[in-house]
Amino acid sequence: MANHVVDASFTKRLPKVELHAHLTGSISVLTLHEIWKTRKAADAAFSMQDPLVALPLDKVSYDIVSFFPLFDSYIYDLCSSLSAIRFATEQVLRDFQADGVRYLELRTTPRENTLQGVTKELYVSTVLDVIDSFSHQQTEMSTYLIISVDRRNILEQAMQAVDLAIQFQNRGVVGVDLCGNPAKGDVSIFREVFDKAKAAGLKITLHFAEIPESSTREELRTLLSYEPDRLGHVVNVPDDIRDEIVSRQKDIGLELCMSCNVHAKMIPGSFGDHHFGYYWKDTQCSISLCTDDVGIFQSSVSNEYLLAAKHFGLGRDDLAKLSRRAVDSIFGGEAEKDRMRKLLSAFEKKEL
Ligand SMILES: CNc1ncnc2c1ncn2[C@@H]1O[C@H](COP(=O)(O)O)[C@@H](O)[C@H]1O
Repeated sequence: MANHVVDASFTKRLPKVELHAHLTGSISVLTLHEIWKTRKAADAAFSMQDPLVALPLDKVSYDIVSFFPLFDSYIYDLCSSLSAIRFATEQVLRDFQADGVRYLELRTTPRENTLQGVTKELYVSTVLDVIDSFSHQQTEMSTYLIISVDRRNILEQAMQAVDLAIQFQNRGVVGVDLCGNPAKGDVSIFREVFDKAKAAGLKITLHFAEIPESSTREELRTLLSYEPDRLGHVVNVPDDIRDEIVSRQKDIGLELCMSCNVHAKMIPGSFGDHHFGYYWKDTQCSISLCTDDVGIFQSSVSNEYLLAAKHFGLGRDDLAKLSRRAVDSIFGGEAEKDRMRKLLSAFEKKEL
């Protein structure tokens, strides 16, 4: 059976982990449209563009310049109320579960909206309430939260994000991320922020070498000195730094986002040129295939596995191995690793 063809149904059934999913970027256009309809029905003067027009379903090619403003100038405004945040989070969880994700680490940047009475603390606790309630409704998928620091943050804002992560650690926050527009900010100001997170027992994941401007040796060495547990994207990595990451493969997992990197033209060429091929074939690094922003790039986790099969020749047994390799670097602890490995063993017994 090992040579059976890989199709979308197989990659959907495969139990998978998703470790790099930005909450707001994971909201589907249809969910955004529902939020827009509710607001429109409540207020005739509501003038925001319909998401079906602003984010056409057949458009996935946002370059790195047009991508970040989608959040600041549109999606955040649309999803500003607590009810919209609740609804969107629940739909995102449902979408991942329906795609066969059995362990999810969602990440989000604490944000506030004075007009709506939403503080950063209330935002995070609301997202955690939804995760909690979803975990009580079903047992298939476990979900944890990572709190994102935005590269544009000043030290005080970044520290506030980490303090929130620590405050909510007992409610399922497992780590801290550094994300945001890679053309902005100075990452060297965040040392004490990540030191504090580490000292509190939180794991660290960093967006790494997304664009040439954020891939100077100085920046990459600074980021590695924060002792990250995982790195996201790892696109423009010079050979010596790549070798260093590979030599630390027991300690550093890689979150690879193929569709995002191809559609946003972060790599030259297309899927077959993606560095996934190198890390899969030539290293033993823990690799997870991730969606980054499935709402924008419209490629689910199961589709990322399908793309790996199509462009790198992975068979059914390889895809199960790949899913196992991702489990090694989850932040949720040994019991969750055991649970995922058991799910994969049962799946392999039945399907391979
Ligand atoms: C190319 N990929 C990426 N690189 C860097 N940061 C990204 C990203 N995709 C998303 N974000 C970050 O996540 C926020 C949206 O989700 P949350 O409001 O936090 O849930 C964006 O504003 C951006 O800061």
